Amino acid sequence: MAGPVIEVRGAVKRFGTIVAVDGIDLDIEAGEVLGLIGRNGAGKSTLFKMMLGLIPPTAGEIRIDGCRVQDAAFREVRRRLGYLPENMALYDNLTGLETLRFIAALKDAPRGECGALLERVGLAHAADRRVKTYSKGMRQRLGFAQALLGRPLLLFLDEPTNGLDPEGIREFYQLVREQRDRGATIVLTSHILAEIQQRVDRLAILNGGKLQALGTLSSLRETMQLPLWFELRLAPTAHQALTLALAHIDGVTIDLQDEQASIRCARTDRMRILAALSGLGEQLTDLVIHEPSLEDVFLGHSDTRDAS
Ligand SMILES: Nc1ncnc2c1ncn2[C@@H]1O[C@H](COP(=O)(O)OP(=O)(O)OP(=O)(O)O)[C@@H](O)[C@H]1O
Repeated sequence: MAGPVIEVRGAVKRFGTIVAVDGIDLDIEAGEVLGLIGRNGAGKSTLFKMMLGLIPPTAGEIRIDGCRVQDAAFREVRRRLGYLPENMALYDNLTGLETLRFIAALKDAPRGECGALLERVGLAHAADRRVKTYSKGMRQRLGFAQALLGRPLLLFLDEPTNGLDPEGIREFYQLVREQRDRGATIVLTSHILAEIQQRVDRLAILNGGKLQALGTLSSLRETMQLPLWFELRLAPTAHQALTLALAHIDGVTIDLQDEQASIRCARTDRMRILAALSGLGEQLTDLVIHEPSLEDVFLGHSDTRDAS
């Protein structure tokens, strides 16, 4: 990675009395995929629009590739940005190919890319159909294709998998990887946490316009000290032995059911639990350790805020 390509310093955006973005500092490294998550109204789209120079910050500064988004010189940088808005407006009477050619002309991108991009997003068969006949997922694919016009340096994708079927979602993330491999930096939002948790390099959690947490999924798990969960299969006759084996470890909860047991414990006790379980020998027939999901991390942060 070659240093931050996006620098956000003290960014604030107010709409009248509403503070949509409330003092965000954020560096996004060149070539990384950053997932921006947060509840409805957390400020994700507003932050996107400020990073794209579409709306000016009320206070603070945002630089893309070293250039302030408010400066006249940013026009040139903007040509190298791709943006998929949350609700992309498309001209219903244009075909998919005409739509891309139209946007290519606006962006000064090579017209010759259009056919290949339609093919890449799985729309070659519908290139000459009017957009009004497209399904929701097809419109989303077309929106993604227009964001890729001109091989952008940076891609901002606001809820890009909205309306895509599971295969479409898999193909979409494959394309994201391809873009990253060619050196693009990607910032995307999603409400489907299970979907993005393994597919981004870092996550930024926004809450009430503030950046509440930033890091890899594992660093967020560490910081929050969320409990681990062991799932065991064991002989019913081993219930008592299991309870005894774990009795010396504080804060462990055990739920016993016939041939199954689940254990919740602090992350720091993981090895002590494993050592204690090894004493059960052949009475223990299977064991799975579950890490907290991004949803657990996200809800943990929301709970922290709700409690404050
Ligand atoms: N143009 C605007 N005028 C007034 N308020 C606005 C405007 N745009 C956004 N807001 C407000 O700013 C806050 C943040 O909105 P934003 O769209 O950035 O949230 P979001 O995180 O993208 O939400 P969602 O997940 O629902 O898309 C909300 O309270 C919203 O009502």
